[in-house]
Amino acid sequence: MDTIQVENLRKEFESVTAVDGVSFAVEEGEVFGLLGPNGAGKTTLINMLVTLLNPTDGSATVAGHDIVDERGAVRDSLGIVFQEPALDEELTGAENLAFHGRLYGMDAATRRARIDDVLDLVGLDAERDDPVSTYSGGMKRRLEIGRGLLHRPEVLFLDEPTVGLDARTRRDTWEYIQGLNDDSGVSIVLTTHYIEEAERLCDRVAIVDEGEIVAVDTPTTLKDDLGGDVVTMGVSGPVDGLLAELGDRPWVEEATRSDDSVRVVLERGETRIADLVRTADDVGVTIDAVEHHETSLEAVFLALTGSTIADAEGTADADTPDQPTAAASATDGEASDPGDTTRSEPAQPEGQS
Ligand SMILES: Nc1ncnc2c1ncn2[C@@H]1O[C@H](COP(=O)(O)OP(=O)(O)OP(=O)(O)O)[C@@H](O)[C@H]1O
Repeated sequence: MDTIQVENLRKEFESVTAVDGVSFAVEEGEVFGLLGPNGAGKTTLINMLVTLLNPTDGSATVAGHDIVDERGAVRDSLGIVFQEPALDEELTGAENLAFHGRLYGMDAATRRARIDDVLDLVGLDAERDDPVSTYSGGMKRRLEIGRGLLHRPEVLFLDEPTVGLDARTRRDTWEYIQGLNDDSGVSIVLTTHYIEEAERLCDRVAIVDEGEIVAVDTPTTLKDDLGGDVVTMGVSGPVDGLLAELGDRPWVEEATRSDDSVRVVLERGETRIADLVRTADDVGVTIDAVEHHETSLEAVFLALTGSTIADAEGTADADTPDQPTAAASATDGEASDPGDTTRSEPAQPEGQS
């Protein structure tokens, strides 16, 4: 069964169409990623699904409930972790959760039991009575994820879950989210502009560009559809002969010439370098340089949209996790949290494998 169904959803602000009629479904229990540059419309899309914004047009259901006509039921069925941290630093971890439980109208006994469960799940039981101001960036993020799970939602929304975290904490958080999905079966929808996050974490990825979804599939299928890796060779000699030879090889998808180089599309390019060199040698072509580019979601994004995520954002380092984007620096204090380097960061919740 689909946990989320979206039909032609659209959101217009005064002069901007932030979401331009998108349709997709999220299956029960999957980790579904919305991958695209800052400004692509991901947050607006999520905000409509969690009933914070009304769509201009189209429709969607979350856990079977309509996002406009059944807002209360939709809200009860989901948890959300916003891009900007929203914890009370003065309160302890347990107190933050208790506050949230009261907002959801849980009685004291239910609240206590759920808080114990959630702290155990996110591996923060030992720190439950410490003020959140002493937590590392990763611990805060785990507490926020735990808070999103307190009322046992069917689907958890994570808006840019690792923006502002250092590289190690980012990887730990991926493992943690993966473990949570494996163990609890909760469906997870996350937005990201990090290629590696989408590749490593998501069962399926929707590529979002300028308010539209341009492709939805597993990372593997998206990459396979592109045709394979690319090997570029700097060449001199009878290049037409080389192209003809390569065209006869069953393992070559495509071979094209551009000035003094030949571009070959093929699967598992790293296993074919020797064959390529031998083929060139056989026809008397000299190779003076070889570059191998593995297929990545970045290449898929480029092929589908005509620009890289970094270019679309107008930044050179949009996919360099160690260097938060301007938006990340502005909204997340965790990256520079000195606790990050001193507190331990278990990759998995306690008691989970
Ligand atoms: N309340 C608003 N009023 C007017 N324009 C808006 C509003 N919210 C978003 N936009 C515009 O809609 C477009 C999509 O923004 P959105 O925040 O959804 O993108 P995003 O992909 O989530 O990027 P980010 O991760 O930076 O938030 C942008 O052009 C943005 O400026």
